[in-house]
Amino acid sequence: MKTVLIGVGQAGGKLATEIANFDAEMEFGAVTGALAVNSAKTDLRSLPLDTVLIGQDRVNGHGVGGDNELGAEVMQADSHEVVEALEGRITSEAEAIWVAAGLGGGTGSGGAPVLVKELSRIYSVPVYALGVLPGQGEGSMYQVNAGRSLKTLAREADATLLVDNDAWHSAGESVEEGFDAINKAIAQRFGLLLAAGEAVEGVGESVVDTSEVINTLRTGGIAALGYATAEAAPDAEENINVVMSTARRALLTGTSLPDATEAEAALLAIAGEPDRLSRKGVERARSWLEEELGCMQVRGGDFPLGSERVAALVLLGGVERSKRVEQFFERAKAAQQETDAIEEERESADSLFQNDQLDNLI
Ligand SMILES: Nc1nc2c(ncn2[C@@H]2O[C@H](COP(=O)(O)OP(=O)(O)OP(=O)(O)O)[C@@H](O)[C@H]2O)c(=O)[nH]1
Repeated sequence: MKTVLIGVGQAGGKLATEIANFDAEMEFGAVTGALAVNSAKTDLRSLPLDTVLIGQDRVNGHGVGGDNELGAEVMQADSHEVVEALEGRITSEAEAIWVAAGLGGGTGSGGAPVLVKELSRIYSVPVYALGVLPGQGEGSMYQVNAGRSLKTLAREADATLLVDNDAWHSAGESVEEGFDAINKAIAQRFGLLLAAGEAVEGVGESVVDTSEVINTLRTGGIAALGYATAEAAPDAEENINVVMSTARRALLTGTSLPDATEAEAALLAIAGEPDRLSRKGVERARSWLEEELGCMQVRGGDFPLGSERVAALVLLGGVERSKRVEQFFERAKAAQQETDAIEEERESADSLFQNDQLDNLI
């Protein structure tokens, strides 16, 4: 999928960089342009991408400090600058625009939905979002911000691929310590998804095509991505079970949104050296996915890659009714109630001190 990537906010910029780097290192050529947008000058300085600073008149390059309403406002005011910077990048070969952001902060959380809406108005290619959900251990503000942002994104974007920050970090490291590792994991998996369908010489009927990725995302709403790899034998015949078990792991333990096992559509891409890819294995895994997801729309195919291992990539479309998404919205709602209660308490304390009778006492 020939893609123009836009990272909004700190996490968005770092992710856009990692994904563009991965695509370049692998020589896939799926990322045709990348841009980072932020209201914080220092976060942009370290990135090797073209950048756009927004909200300078409001926050003077210092970021919006987690205020996602302000993030939305500064994007609204300055989105024309982003559109200007994109000029000439959305060429006729572009098949999609992806806007990446951490949904728990301010600039990305508030700005990404506004930008997605604006770009959808202007361009005819699909505009997707890659959104990072805060981990469970992150504070209330992050959960509230992400809840609000996700609701709008899911409505405005052609689809929103979610990565839970708790999903792909290694045991023992905190989410913050693990950001670099998580970003690398996201870049590799998401980068492979963009490249699936970009393949290559000698394309056979069984090879995954970009249109299948787009059709799987056509259900709209929220999407998730699963991934697993395994050693493979040189002979495809010996890899029927390898393909099957790798696909199972990709869905059951390797998704970006753990436990998202109800989907409206899915795509299974099995990557590896063509000689090692078992067609029978791919077909069996596809049938298993249909049953497991309770969904008749499961596409499947090969993704030829020069690797002796096989990898299974499972894209799930329309997962918004799955337990994990419901749990997240409950978490965001509880955090909102907590925040409202604190606010009320503060207001009643303020009104106590503004009481005229108190003035008379002094
Ligand atoms: N996966 C991942 N998540 C990150 C990273 N940096 C921050 N986050 C998450 O993103 C959210 C915060 O978003 P940021 O991108 O830091 O904030 P911002 O959009 O720049 O907004 P402001 O700093 O408020 O202007 C939190 O939920 C963090 O857990 C990162 O490098 N990788």
